Amino acid sequence: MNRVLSAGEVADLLPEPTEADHKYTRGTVTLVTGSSTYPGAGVLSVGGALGAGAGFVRFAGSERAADLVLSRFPEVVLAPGGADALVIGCGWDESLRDPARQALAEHAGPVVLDAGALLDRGLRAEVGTPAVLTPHPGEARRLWEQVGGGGPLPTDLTEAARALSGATGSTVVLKSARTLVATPDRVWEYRARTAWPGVAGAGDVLAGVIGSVLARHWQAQTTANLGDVVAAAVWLHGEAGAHAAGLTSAGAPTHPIRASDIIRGLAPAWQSLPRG
Ligand SMILES: NC(=O)C1=CN([C@@H]2O[C@H](COP(=O)(O)OP(=O)(O)OC[C@H]3O[C@@H](n4cnc5c(N)ncnc54)[C@H](O)[C@@H]3O)[C@@H](O)[C@H]2O)[C@@H](O)CC1
Ligand SMILES: Nc1ncnc2c1ncn2[C@@H]1O[C@H](COP(=O)(O)OP(=O)(O)O)[C@@H](O)[C@H]1O
Repeated sequence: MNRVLSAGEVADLLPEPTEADHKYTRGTVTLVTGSSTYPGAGVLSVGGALGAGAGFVRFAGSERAADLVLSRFPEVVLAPGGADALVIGCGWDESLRDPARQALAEHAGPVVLDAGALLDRGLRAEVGTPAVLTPHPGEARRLWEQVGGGGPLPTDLTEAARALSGATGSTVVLKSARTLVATPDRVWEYRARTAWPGVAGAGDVLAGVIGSVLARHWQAQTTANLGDVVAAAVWLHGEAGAHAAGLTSAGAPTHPIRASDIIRGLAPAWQSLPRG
């Protein structure tokens, strides 16, 4: 049976900062996202990282995206430097490969590979640390062909996520209305409470959220299971989408949203976590 995190379990996995914390202890994230072809994906992934609690966010995508990121989020740093977690690939084109390889060469922590980056064999091979791959069903099929899965990818989402994780040795986040997080030996599930978050850019926000939550755990050297940590990030993003769409309680009327609204939904989703 797939593991479903309770809100209480998510609260434990997403701790509030303490007095002793500062920008570096709360997790640092570098995003190599937002090519000049898809600069908006850089903005959305950065928004996800900032909204999920990281203390320090660096951006290493295209110049065009960097201008947009800074105009929207002046707290983001363009100067190079180390980070606890890397997010690579949202809004991918080939021009991001060199900055991605450079960031990976100097990196020891977890890496999120999204979009075109998760389908880049060379880049996958260069990730020496825990990798999290975040395919949508189309990317999942292409990834399966690449890793020589043999036969079609299982149509059952749980089996598909498990198979991809086994074949890649990575944590796989298979995204849809039901999002499955699979490690080679276990599967977690988050079922969206409304379908409105199924819009362009929502996955870019998710990649930033996952990177942010991973950075915090890596920096704090927690013993939490990687699948639990990623599943908590998926929960936060999913609930942010529900809040953004107006779903305050079961059956409440909802409305259309855009991916940017999910970033704004991260605060109420976080506030909804039971504390103490
Ligand atoms: N504002 C922006 O800059 C945005 C940039 N984006 C970027 O655009 C690039 C291309 O991404 P796309 O996903 O559009 O294109 P892809 O070429 O990666 O995937 C499209 C293919 O996947 C299939 N597919 C997608 N979602 C599916 C689902 N839920 N179920 C079944 N099949 C599905 C489609 O049928 C299609 O065949 C990525 O780098 C992405 O990050 C998108 O995230 C949209 C927003
Ligand atoms: N029907 C749906 N209901 C709720 N969420 C959905 C639905 N379809 C897709 N999503 C979510 O939207 C996001 C889409 O990600 P992705 O396909 O990578 O889009 P993009 O590349 O445009 O950001 C994922 O987080 C996925 O879980």
